[in-house]
Amino acid sequence: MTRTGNSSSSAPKTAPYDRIAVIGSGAWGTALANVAAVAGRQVRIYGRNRETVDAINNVHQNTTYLPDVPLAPSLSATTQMSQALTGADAVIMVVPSGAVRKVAAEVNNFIPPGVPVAVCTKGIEPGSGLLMSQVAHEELGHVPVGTISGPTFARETALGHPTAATVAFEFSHQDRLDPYASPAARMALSMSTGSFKTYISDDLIGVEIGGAVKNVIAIGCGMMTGAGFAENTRAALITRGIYEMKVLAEALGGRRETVTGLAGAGDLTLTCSSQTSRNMSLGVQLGQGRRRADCFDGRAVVVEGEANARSIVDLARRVNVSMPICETVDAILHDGAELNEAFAALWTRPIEGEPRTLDISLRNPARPSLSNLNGE
Ligand SMILES: NC(=O)C1=CN([C@@H]2O[C@H](COP(=O)(O)OP(=O)(O)OC[C@H]3O[C@@H](n4cnc5c(N)ncnc54)[C@H](OP(=O)(O)O)[C@@H]3O)[C@@H](O)[C@H]2O)C=CC1
Ligand SMILES: O=C(CO)COP(=O)(O)O
Repeated sequence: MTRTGNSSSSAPKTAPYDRIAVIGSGAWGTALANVAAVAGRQVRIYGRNRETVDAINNVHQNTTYLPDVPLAPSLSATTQMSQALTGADAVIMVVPSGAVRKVAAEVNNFIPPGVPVAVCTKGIEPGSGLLMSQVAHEELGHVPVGTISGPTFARETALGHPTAATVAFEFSHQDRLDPYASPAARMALSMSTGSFKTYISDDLIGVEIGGAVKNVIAIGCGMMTGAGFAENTRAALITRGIYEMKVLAEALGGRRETVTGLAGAGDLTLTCSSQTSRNMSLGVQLGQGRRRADCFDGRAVVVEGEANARSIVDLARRVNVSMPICETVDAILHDGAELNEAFAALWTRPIEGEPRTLDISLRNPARPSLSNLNGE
């Protein structure tokens, strides 16, 4: 697609969605709702927490998840899902991955036919190995399901810091004939503001794999940072993490190049660079030797990469793909592997070609030990 649409009478037309329902009143749901409201949409948030909903309506703030961030006064919220969905012409769903199936089934009771749903949760369902859009699709039937994903901390987005994200939906035959009228194009236009820059993708698998895998790699980066390793190590994990995203995306029918975009390399870079990320932060705390129960001072915090380390490793095995960083993080989180030993084993894996077209594998003669790298 090279033309941008709408600038002259002969240009292709893309109509934004006017009324958007946002399901989920957490940090990211509220930030996306605010973007849509700033873009001029009528937006209603559904949240199950009365206090949060009242604060959005009465003081234009989400005091629970985004304190001190002023929200668009036009934004309204309700504790009734049916109210949020009535009359909506697009839906944005943002709940943690463990709740997507249940919430999508509830949404299915009220959603008008054919209304597109962007599921902005990052993860893979345990057991089924399904992407979040696929889980939602199973519950919602024949509505277009996609996502909005990228390097997007909720607070920065809601404050209006320049942010970019990819809107991805699979393209139907009709969408290919007229991409300007596709749900991806309409959603991208609906969410565009002077500070929120959108891109359009038809590779939903590639985009969602980027978002899910980056959380696991970020936990790994955090672990190594917390354990005292330095910048070289982090850069290596980021780069090889992108490789792991690529092979999994491709094995599932996605495209390798999608992973080098905002929702893959972009989000991975953000998440592995800052302890604003809950995934990175969990890794740092564990790397410093904190017990899991004491992390985040014992508060329940959404850390998608934690459960997803296991579901991603399971999925990778099912499609015969090797993801050594994710496997290492999973072994530390869920199998009691000792952190330094597990990373030492990762670092002394066989020597391989970096372009994978160079089909070579040499036994690494080094003994697994990272103590000299750890300044000890
Ligand atoms: N925060 C961020 O910067 C970004 C987050 N994301 C993704 O968005 C998803 C949500 O994260 P985020 O918004 O940050 O999480 P938060 O912890 O901020 O909010 C989670 C929200 O989900 C609600 N919720 C949980 N379970 C249910 C349920 N069964 N029914 C209805 N609502 C439910 C919670 O309600 P309650 O308050 O009542 O518990 C809460 O409002 C994750 O997959 C995350 O990876 C993606 C990009 C950026
Ligand atoms: O996905 C995110 C930014 O794009 C948020 O990352 P965390 O869930 O690790 O906080």
